[in-house]
Amino acid sequence: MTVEVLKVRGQVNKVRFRAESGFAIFSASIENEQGRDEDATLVGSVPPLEAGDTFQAEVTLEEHKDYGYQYRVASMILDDTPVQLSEEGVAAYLEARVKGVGKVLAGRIAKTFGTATFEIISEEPKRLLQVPGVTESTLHKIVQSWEDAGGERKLLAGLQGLGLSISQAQRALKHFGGAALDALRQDIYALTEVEGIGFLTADKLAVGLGIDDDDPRRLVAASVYALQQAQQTGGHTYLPKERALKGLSHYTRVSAAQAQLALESAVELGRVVDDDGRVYLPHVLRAEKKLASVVRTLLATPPSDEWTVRKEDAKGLSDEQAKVLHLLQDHRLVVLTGGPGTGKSTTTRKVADLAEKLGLDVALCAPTGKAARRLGEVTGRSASTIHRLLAFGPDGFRFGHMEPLLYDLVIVDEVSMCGDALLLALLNALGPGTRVLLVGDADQLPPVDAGLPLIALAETAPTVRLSRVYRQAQESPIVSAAHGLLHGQAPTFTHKDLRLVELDPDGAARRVAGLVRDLGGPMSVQVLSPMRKGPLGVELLNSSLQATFNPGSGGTRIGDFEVRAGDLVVQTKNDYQNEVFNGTLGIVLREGGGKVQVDFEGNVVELAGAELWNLQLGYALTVHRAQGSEWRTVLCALHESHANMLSRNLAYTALTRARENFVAVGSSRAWTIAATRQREVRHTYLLERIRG
Ligand SMILES: Nc1ncnc2c1ncn2[C@@H]1O[C@H](COP(=O)(O)OP(=O)(O)OP(=O)(O)O)[C@@H](O)[C@H]1O
Repeated sequence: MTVEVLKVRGQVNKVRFRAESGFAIFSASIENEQGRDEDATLVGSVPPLEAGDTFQAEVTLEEHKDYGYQYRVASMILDDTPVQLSEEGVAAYLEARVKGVGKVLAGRIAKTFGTATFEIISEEPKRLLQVPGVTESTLHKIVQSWEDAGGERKLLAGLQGLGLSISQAQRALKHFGGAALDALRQDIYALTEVEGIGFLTADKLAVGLGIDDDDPRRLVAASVYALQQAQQTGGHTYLPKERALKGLSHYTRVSAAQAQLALESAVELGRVVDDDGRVYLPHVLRAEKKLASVVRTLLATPPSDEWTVRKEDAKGLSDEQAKVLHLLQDHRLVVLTGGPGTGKSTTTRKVADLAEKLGLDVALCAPTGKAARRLGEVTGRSASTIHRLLAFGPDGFRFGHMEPLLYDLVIVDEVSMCGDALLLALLNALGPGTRVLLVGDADQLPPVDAGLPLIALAETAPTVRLSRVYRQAQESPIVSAAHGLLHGQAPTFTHKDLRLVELDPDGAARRVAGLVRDLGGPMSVQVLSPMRKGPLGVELLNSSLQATFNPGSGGTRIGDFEVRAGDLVVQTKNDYQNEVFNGTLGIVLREGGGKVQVDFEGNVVELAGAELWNLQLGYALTVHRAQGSEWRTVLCALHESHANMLSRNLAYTALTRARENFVAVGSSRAWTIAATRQREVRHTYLLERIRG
C-alpha cells in the first residue's frame, strides 16, 4: 500500500523527546493547501529544532496503535530563521535557541523588536543594547550563538541539498565539522569515511549529482569499498590483485581496463596498497606486519620468571595436556587447541594453579563477555574481556607497547574468535618476559574480524593439539558427531539427544515454535540459525517465537520489531558503560517511555535512545553470535536454502553449542553439504610473515 507523502509548512510548538541519533517526537502546527493541523504530532530523524522553528517537510500520516495519528517525517528543511512568528513565538525561540538569554530578557527583546528581532540580531545587533539587561557581553553571546546556530543550519540545509538525508547530514557534519559542505562538494565519496555510510549510499547520491560512472573519485572509492567488503564479509586481510579488480568492476560496472586504472590511482593516492600482488587497506597491512613482528619477538625472547613443573602440578592431566605446562617453562608464547571436551579448560585451570603457586600474577581473558564469564566459571578465577583487560575506552586501548600489562602470565580463551587487530592489541601489551597461553578451537567458525591468527600461530608457536575427547564424549553423540564433521562426515541423527526434524522452510517458523514448546519453552532451548533473513532465518524465527511465547501488542519499537516485558533479547554490541557485551542474553523486565529495562544474567540495566539499537530479540540467534556460549539444549535450523552459508565450521560450531541435546530442523541434505564443504579460504599472509 503506497502511503501518500504530504508536503507541508510548519512551526514547532514543543519538542517532546529527542535522541542523540536525531530521532525526535515533537508537536507542531502544520498546513498545506488541503488544510491545517494546529497541534500535530510529528516523529522522525530531524535537524536540531526548537520551539518556534519554522520548516517545510514531507510527511506521511500513520496511525500508532497507542498514540493514534501522527506524521512520520520523510524529509525536512528548517528555515534559516523562523518566519511569521508571534511576539511570544519570538521570545520562546530566543530563549530556546540563544545562550545567555533567559525567559525575561527574551520577552523584553521580543517586546521591543517583535517580528523584526531576528533581522536585527543578524543585521544591526548593537540595537539590542537599548533593551534593559542586554550588556555588551550578553550581546556578544547572543550574536555568537546566533551565528553558530545559523551556520550549522545553513550547512545542514546545504548537505540536504546534495541529497543527504537529515541523519546522514548530521553525521557528516559531526565527522567533517564546518568543512562538511566543501568536502562533499569536492568529493561526495568522502562520505564513505563517515561511520555507517558506505560506498553504495555515496554512489546513489553521486548519480543524483550527475557524476559519471568512470569519474576517478568514484573509481578510487570503489577500490577501497571492494577491500572493505572483502574484509567485512570474507574476513580477508587482502585480496589477490585479480580478485580486487573483479570486485571493483562488480561494484562500478566499468571495464576491466578502467578497473586496472582505478586500482593504480587508488594505490598512488595511498588509499590501498599493492603488496607484491596482494592488495590491502593500509591499516590492515600495517596490523598484519606488526602482528607478525610481535609474534616473532615473543618466539625469540625467553620468559623472565622462574617456572618449574613438579609431578603433582600435572596431576589429573594426560601427557599431551601436561605438555603445556612444560612448554611454558622455556617459551613465552604457547598455543593450546582442541575440540569440545578435549580438556582445554581443565588444562587451563592447571596452568593458572601452577603459575599462582609460583607466585606469578595471572590474567585470564577472552574476546567476548560470554566467553570471559565462562572462563571465570571453569577456572574459578576472575576473567575479563580482552577489551577490559587492555582498558578500552573512547580513545582506544590504554595498555599497549608504551604501557604494558603488569602480569607475568596472560591466558586467552576462545582465541578462534580473535581477528588480527584484537590479537595484536593484546600481544603488543605484554610486558617484557611475560608469558601468554592462547587457547582455542581452531575448527570453529573463523573470527568475524579480518584474519585467522590462531591458525598461523598454531603453525609457528609451540603448540599442543588435544585430540582425545573426555567429556562423557563416548556416549555423548554430539561431541563425536562434531569430531565426525571435522572429518567430513555428516551426523547420523539417530540418537534421542541428537535428532533431526525434516521441515520445509515455508511455514517452518511456526513448526519451530511448536518444537520449542515441546522442549520446554524458550528458557529451556536456544534456537540458532545461520542466517538472519529467509523463512528459517533468525528474524522470522524470532517474530514467530515472540508471538507464541510472549504474545500481545504494543511495547517499545526498536527498528522493525517491538519488545515487551518478558521478551528474551540479545545484546548485539559491546556496551562498556553498562558492562553488557555482544552475545549476552537478557530478559526484558519492563519497558515504556522510550526506556527498556533488561536483566542480563543478573546485570540489570536500563537502556534508552541509541542504546536500544544494540538490542535484538534473542529467542533465536545466528550461529556466529552464539559462539563462546553453550546451552543444555539447542535447536538449529539448517537447510540447503542456506546454501552459501553451509560449511563444515558452521555446522561444527552450531553442534558444539549444545551440551546435552541437539535438535536439527530443516534437511539432512544440508548437513551432508556442510560436512563436505571446507570454509572458503581466507586471504591472510600472517603465517608467511611470521616465518619471514
Ligand atoms: N586428562 C583428563 N582425564 C580425565 N578427564 C578429563 C581430562 N581432561 C579433561 N577431562 C574431563 O573432560 C571434561 C571436559 O573437559 P574440559 O571442559 O576441560 O574440556 P574443554 O576442551 O574445555 O571443553 P570445551 O571446549 O567444551 O570447554 C571435563 O569433565 C573434564 O573433567
